[in-house]
Amino acid sequence: MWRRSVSRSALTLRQSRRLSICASTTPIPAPSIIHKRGADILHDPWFNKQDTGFPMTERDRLGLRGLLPPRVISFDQQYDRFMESYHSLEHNTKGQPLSVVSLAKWRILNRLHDRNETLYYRVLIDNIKDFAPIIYTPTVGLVCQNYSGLFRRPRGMYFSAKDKGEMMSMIYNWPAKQVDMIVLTDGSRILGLGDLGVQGMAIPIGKLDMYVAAAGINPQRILPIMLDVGTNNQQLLDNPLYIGLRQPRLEGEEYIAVVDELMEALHARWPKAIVQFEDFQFKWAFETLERYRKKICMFNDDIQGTAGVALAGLLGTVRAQGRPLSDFANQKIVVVGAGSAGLGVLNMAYQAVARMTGTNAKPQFFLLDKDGLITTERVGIDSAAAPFSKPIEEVKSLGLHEGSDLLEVVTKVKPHVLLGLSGVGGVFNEHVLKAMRNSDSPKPAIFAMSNPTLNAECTAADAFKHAGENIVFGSGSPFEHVDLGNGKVGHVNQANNMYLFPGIGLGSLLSGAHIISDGMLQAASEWFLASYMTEEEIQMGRLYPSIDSIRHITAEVGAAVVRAAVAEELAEGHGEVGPKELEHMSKEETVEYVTSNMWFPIYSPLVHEK
Ligand SMILES: NC(=O)c1ccc[n+]([C@@H]2O[C@H](COP(=O)([O-])OP(=O)(O)OC[C@H]3O[C@@H](n4cnc5c(N)ncnc54)[C@H](O)[C@@H]3O)[C@@H](O)[C@H]2O)c1
Ligand SMILES: O=C(O)C[C@H](O)C(=O)O
Ligand SMILES: [Mg+2]
Repeated sequence: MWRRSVSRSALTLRQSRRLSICASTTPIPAPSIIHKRGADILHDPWFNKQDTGFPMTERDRLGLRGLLPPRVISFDQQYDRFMESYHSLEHNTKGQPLSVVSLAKWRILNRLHDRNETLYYRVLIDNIKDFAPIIYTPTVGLVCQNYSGLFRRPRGMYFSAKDKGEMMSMIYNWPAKQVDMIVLTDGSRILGLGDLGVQGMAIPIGKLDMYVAAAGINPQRILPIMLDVGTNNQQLLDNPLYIGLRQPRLEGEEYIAVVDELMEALHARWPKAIVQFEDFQFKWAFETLERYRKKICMFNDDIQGTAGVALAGLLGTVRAQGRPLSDFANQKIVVVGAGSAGLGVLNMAYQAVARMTGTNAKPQFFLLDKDGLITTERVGIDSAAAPFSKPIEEVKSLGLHEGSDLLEVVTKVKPHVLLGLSGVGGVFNEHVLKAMRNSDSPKPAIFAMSNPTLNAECTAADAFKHAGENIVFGSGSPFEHVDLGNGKVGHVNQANNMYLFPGIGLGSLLSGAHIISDGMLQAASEWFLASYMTEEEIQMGRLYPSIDSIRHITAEVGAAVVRAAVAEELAEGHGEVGPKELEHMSKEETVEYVTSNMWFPIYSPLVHEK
């Protein structure tokens, strides 16, 4: 079952795999670097070959004889054995609550991750569609909520407020010499689940697993980091088994001083590593982005990665209506949620409209937060949201007012698109969805982008049921496609930043740019993702490619980022490929260059063959 059928995406993956295998010569440990022997090798998930996979020559020369049963089991047999256990677990847990089943699946994958990285990443890559919901959204949310109880072995690095003044030396405790990709969180806004303190660590781990699976970043060069500055979550503070600092979050200068120290330490040891900020609460997300983005190669995934994916989806809905892309400026879009993600989308969409129309024309966005419609009359508005407040005269002319609620707004505005990034499950209720039936668009779009599943603004089934069968639907967490009867299917798009962040990271790394510019981010979204789907697919409501082809997508996104860096004269090259060579690469050659730098999991010889 788990062997993929030969589809378009599978073929592309295989083609890229051939390239990757050739390219995987870099990460293969040269025989001379294996200094370990005997049981130490068996306990190292990087070198371990699931024990029984060590050939006789390696058993002889690495002191493994007698430590293993005699039979040598091939990689393929080990792969099949794991998948069989996985499927029997699926079978045995049938009928149990979803959370129990999901956590059981996460555990079996996590145990493999801890034992044997090669096999783990291979099963992940080959079965990405089934396993992404386990190691990433939505199950990763459940894992974070239970992390103190699930914690068995450390992974990544933990820095805390107590480490102030020590970080520069602590950074050298990390065993790998080279680090390419870092994902950092302070656990303050984990998906739509709020402040989970140190337990948010599962998010950087899951994001980096996606980096390995989608972008082929070598897992020996990834680094998940938790910066524990305390938590304001009383339940965690009261839990004697909570594994983080039991103190309120640092604020103000104290907070920023700790983040500064960590960023300096990271930059000092790995100046070329890309740092992805993930799941920082609103009050620090924009501030840290502005603080560091001109100094180091970093981005905020929730603000910038999300914006690119949402923009590609919004442009896709323009195409789905049979309108030219320039019509984007005329789309009425209601955005629910004025936080990091919502404002990130608005920023990028405004830039896109300005480019398309060549004017300062503002797109027709209506922004709501927990207090309703945001207008120029809003008191105490955050400076990041202020540029997107609606002029009160315009609002009044529509029969609306400051703070109008969502139902009123949808009823009066009749938007083409309703986009949720509020973190509030069910806020697109039956009335709101029914009001979307009167949309001015023949094919209205509904994006319930909040994660995890229970925090989605609506379910896919409810969207098609209440808003009508002709809608285009996207959600941050995966939902099953909806059976509309009579052989018709309501297509569910997964509008998740996973389509972009791996390519943004990989492209930035391979370009050697020292910062990540707006142009590089725009390229990832508009040059590739928004134009990837065919007209026919778009007409069927398919806005994004299948996650099965995530490596191919990431190669293209990465190449778009590299080319944008070259165009902006930011590219300084990577490894042996200098800026001039990057400059002379055609589009296809750039995709090839990116693909050939992707790591692929295979057992490598640990000793020289005589
Ligand atoms: N699909 C994706 O790729 C993706 C990417 C990033 C974030 N997200 C999701 O988006 C959600 C928000 O993330 P964020 O970083 O912007 O959070 P945030 O805390 O910065 O912002 C949340 C916003 O929602 C508003 N809000 C709260 N209750 C509301 C209500 N009842 N009606 C309208 N607005 C309401 C708040 O006022 C705030 O403006 C999270 O659930 C997160 O998982 C999804
Ligand atoms: O983690 C995800 O699935 C997407 C996004 O980064 C989020 O915070 O919800
Ligand atoms: Mg996030």
